[in-house]
Amino acid sequence: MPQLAFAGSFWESYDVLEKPVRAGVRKAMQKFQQLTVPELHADKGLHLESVENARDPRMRTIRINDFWRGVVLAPDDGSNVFLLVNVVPHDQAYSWAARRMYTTNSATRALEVRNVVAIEELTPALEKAAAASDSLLFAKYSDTVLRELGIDDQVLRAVRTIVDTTQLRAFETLLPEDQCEVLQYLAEGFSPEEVYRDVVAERQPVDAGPDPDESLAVAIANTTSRITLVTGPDELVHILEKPFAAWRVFLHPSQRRVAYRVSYRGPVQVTGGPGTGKTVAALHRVKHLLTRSPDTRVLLTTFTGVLAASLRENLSVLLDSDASLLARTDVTTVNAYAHGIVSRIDGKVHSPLGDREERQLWQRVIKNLGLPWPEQFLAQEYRHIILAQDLRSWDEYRVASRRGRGSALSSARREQLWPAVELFESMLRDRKATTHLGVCARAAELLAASSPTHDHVVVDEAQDLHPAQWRVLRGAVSPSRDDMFITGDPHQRIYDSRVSLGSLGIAVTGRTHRLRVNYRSTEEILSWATGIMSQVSVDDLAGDSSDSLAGYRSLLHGRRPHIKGYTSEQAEIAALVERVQGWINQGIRPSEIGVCTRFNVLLDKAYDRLSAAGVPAARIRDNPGPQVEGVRLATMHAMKGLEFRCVAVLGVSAGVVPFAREVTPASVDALQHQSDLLRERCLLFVACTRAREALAVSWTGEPSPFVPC
Ligand SMILES: Nc1ncnc2c1ncn2[C@@H]1O[C@H](COP(=O)(O)OP(=O)(O)OP(=O)(O)O)[C@@H](O)[C@H]1O
Repeated sequence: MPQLAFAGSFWESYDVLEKPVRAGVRKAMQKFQQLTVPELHADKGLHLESVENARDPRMRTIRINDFWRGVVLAPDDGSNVFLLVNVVPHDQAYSWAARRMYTTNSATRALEVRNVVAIEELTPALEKAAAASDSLLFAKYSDTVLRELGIDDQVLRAVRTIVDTTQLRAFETLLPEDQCEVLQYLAEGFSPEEVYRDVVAERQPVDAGPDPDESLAVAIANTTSRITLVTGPDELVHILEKPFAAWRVFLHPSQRRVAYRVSYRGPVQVTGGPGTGKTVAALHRVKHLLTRSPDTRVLLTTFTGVLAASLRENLSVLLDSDASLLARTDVTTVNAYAHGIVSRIDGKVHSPLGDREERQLWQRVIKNLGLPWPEQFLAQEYRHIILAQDLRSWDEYRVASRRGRGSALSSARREQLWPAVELFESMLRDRKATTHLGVCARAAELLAASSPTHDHVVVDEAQDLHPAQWRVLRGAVSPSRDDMFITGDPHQRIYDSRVSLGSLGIAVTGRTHRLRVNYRSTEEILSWATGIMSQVSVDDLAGDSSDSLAGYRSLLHGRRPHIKGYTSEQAEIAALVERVQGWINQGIRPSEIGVCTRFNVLLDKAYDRLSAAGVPAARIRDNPGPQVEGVRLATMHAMKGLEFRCVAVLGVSAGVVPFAREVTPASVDALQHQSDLLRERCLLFVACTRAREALAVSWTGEPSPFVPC
């Protein structure tokens, strides 16, 4: 009997097919499990036929229905694995298949595909252009070095024409996958030794013999990062019926390396731009930790309740709903975990104030004591100095470092300020209230005096955690091997938390890793969005130096973002409604569309206008489950960690982003002014990087100064 395997390219096409077409695919695939090879060839319904003028003689098409064809790579070497590589409309199927060629990479031994015809057509003209060029991107690498990294003759000839990274990008969709990745790493400045270690050796099978020309079945088995092999009929039904979560199976080597490393000596940090699969890496790490030892308990945290719910769901998918593994994991936010600790040990927790109430309380403190500062200044001093350093007395505050604050405070001023803190805290006590960070401070204190609750902590969205929250996490687990696995992106810091992880007993030095390949957005969306951050420097997660997005890229391509200003808010919202309707008419489900604004006022107007136009809409804050149909609406803050096929970011106007009231005047505190501006910039970056295929950014009047020209 033949065996069946699916290439990654198949899932990309299958995932967007209509239901009846999917049913057709399932029916056709079942035949590969029920019939012998001669019966397959004879089957009238399947119509397995070779492709005229195909460059790869193993290319076949199969009939799915009148309009759709499957493209299959059929073994011609006596092996028995058929590889389903694509599902394409009838007219395109033959030309798609004719131009592609599958080969085995001489170094990684994995099966790769190239658009052989396009490379052949382009190379001679590019060779001419390259002859006239002063510098070539890969000139410093000899043919021998490149061949050792798996570059073959045809690709080598093309490589010798590449003048810069823009040209390399244009080649990306044509080149064989592993070879393309090797070139991308070299182009980013990695040495051939590093590329060998990180890309080639990672993929090469341990028992690879000297002859790379093995059977198609062996090459398929070697390609675990891109191909799934189906072992039986039950598995076929299982994988074709539920939405295929590619991240469960195919990890990029850089993700696999960090997630499945047997053990780390201490805390480890994984950073990377939006959509680089940090959450995916965190989930796989949880799986590794749970399966490595039968008794371990893991705490997995993220920033919001909505994200925690989604992590819980995805973890269950990854662990195949294994109740015994899931029972050993707690998935929650740091605040909720801290709340649980305080309520368990103290027996009660005061309720935390919201931001507005906290501000009002500071205003009262200022009035009562006749202080010379605005409430924003006091709230920030409390957050960034007093709670961050866990200062409990005047003696501690008197000598505390105020590094990072841009306004000097004389001893006399500090002496004037401390009673404000005491009054604020006593007002909280009188109201039987507290702050979220106050709950964390108490939980950290309780944990320090009792035993840790978990064996491992995995932290996602780490960039926004405050030192008080880090202390809670530090207390949840003993300092030991594999104690903390931390993922985050400093470019997405939207709550202005500043930390020095080392000073909190979380030393990641020597254990930091970076992910660079974006799996979410197209390169067009990504390069526009990274323009938002191009002029600024961002502190890294640990607070030791700066972070950068160097080498951050996507392998997906699509349309450029739609960026446009309007003369009135009404016109801007009318254009939004039209755009959303356009997306829906193209077959995108309303729940795959995200609309976001800086504030709720504009969001409410968008909601009303969408509803009036008959477009279903749902607010993220109401936590609509996946079954609720409707365009998702959220403020920019609530977009954190989410993703949508299409995203419209509305109201990106001067005066709104950055929002003046949220930005400390430079005259009050110059450093705080800068970091408030950076926070607002990051917020726009977060909003725009939620888009997978389409992004529309609009404003009324003047655009925000953060919109790249
Ligand atoms: N190896 C992979 N194969 C296929 N898809 C992947 C892979 N890794 C991640 N993805 C997909 O890419 C998208 C982004 O992944 P993820 O949410 O983990 O990124 P992130 O770095 O945490 O993003 P952000 O920082 O923006 O929240 C998700 O749709 C995820 O399923």
